[in-house]
Amino acid sequence: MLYSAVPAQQKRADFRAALASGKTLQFPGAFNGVSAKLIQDKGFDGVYVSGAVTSADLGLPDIGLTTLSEMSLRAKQIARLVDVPVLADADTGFGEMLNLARTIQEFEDAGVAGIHIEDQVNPKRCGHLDGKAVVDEHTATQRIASAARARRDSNFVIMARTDIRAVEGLPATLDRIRALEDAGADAIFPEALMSLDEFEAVRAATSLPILANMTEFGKGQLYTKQQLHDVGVNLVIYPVSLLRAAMGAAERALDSLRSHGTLESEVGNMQTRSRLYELLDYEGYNDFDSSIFNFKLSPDQ
Ligand SMILES: C[C@](O)(C(=O)O)[C@H](CC(=O)O)C(=O)O
Ligand SMILES: [Mg+2]
Repeated sequence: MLYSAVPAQQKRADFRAALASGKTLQFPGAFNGVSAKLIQDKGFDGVYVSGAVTSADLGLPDIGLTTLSEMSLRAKQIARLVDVPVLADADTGFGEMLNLARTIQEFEDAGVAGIHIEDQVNPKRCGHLDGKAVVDEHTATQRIASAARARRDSNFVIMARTDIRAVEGLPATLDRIRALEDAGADAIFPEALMSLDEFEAVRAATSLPILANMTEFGKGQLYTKQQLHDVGVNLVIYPVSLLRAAMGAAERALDSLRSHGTLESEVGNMQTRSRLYELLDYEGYNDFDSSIFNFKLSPDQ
């Protein structure tokens, strides 16, 4: 009922252990609370909270318009619902070094297991758009060092994302990753790599866990979990996938309603009332108040 009973400290310890396990973890991106519960219900290792999705949720493009308050609130709303670890997108850290320190503590208080901070210049943009620019190595490493210094729970994972591949190429990416590791990063998110060979090169350049971003309609190809495992990837995110799937279904349903004047033909594609109630655990609330779930749903509901 209500929220997860697993303390944030435990989820962080679990996340660390999972990253060190040699497994390839899969974290789909939740686009709201109940989708986070669905991800957990389906047995995934964790949940990702995406800046792109949170921006879209507000009807905004992913170009650095969302604020620390908006992102950390969304992260908290999701982290408290699930027992599995949550990784959140902290963009460029929402300001300069002191802001970044505050960002870390806000996300710690939100109960997430870790965040990633990128080396784009402000204002950042989606990593799969053209025209990105990155900060110099000194600024990039300072961001990570400030983040590591600000955390109060040593298990809180500070992942360094670098966007340098699309700007300066692979050799610069490998240099940047080594510098980010030296600055105290716990894990590396090499954004927009162009092939599995490039993941292998990153694997050879660092001993830290690495993340692969399997975002659709991006710069790179979509690889399977096994392919990514074989090149040494530790964690895969599918950041916007569920939002895209849900919005695709929503478009089809709206088109159908426009042409037929009813949603009758779409009902078979919809999540049922009983499945929604199951995910929201209506029944569990009866322990508190037995009048809440005192109705019966028929099998087709
Ligand atoms: C991972 C990402 O930072 C996000 O906000 O989800 C985006 C995803 C996307 O726009 O597809 C990114 O910059 O890759
Ligand atoms: Mg993002």
